[in-house]
Amino acid sequence: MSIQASELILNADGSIYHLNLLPEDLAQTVITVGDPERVPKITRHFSKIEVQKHKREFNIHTGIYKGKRITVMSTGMGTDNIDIAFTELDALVNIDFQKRKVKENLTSLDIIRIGTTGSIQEDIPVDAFLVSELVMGFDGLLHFYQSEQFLKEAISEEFVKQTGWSSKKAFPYVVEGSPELFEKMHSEETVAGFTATNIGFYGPQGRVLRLPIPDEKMNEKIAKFNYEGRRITNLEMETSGIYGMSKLLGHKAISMNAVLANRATGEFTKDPSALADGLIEYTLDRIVS
Ligand SMILES: O=P(O)(O)O[C@H]1O[C@H](CO)[C@@H](O)[C@H]1O
Ligand SMILES: O=c1cc[nH]c(=O)[nH]1
Repeated sequence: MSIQASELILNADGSIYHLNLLPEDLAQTVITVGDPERVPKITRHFSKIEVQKHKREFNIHTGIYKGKRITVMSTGMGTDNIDIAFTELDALVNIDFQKRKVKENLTSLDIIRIGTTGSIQEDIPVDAFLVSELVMGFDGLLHFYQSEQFLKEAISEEFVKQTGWSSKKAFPYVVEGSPELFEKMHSEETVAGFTATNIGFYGPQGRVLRLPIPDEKMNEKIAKFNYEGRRITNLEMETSGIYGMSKLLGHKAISMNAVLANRATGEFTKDPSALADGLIEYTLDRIVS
């Protein structure tokens, strides 16, 4: 049976609904970022840009960096966007748009996020580069898919117990990044981390400006959580969706994080732009090394 028009939605030019891309527009190595303005900051290092498309929060360039074809795309903020972006990225390589059928031979993409984050451990300072080995998602996205087979349930159970996690919130889910990409991207210039992804920047990450939150000690409890010597290192808003959707769809993913803020000490980097540029250069070099 072919996939119906209401499920696989194509634009008049044959491109996929939200990303606006045609299958030939996409490279097999994809860099994702949250901020649409970070895309040209990456592709200014390219020798050639072949494709440029922009719809909603999805700003997308495909081009060549040191002989390698790479697509760079923004996803906007949050795992709700990741659901759309990753489903459509996968459709571009693994669904035949003419026949509206899943291809027999599937393609696996290499996907590298270059993002920003807040550390919750005092000893992971601002301006560090952190590679997420594992992620815990507080966003609930993976519970909408058949994901039980690879979620690390024992870690989630222990986290709920140690932190007294409210049952009114989504049950946390734990997913591993690609070990192969982790090896490629991790070095003595980076810290290996266990990232937590949340559904917002303020209350959900324990920030209080005017609105009180139910548990002001939440970040401290998350930071103290210990599972066989592993601790949660940092908070951001996309990695759980990226790791989860990649596992489900058969792609390899890794998340690179520039530590902008240290929530334990209250510090914020003096130069966010230089920090992001540094992580971009580091990541591009590792991709082609
Ligand atoms: O810098 P990006 O990639 O957007 O990532 C982080 O910054 C945003 C919040 O300021 C969230 O998207 C968070 O995950
Ligand atoms: O504290 C931070 C910094 C960047 N991005 C986040 O989501 N949180």
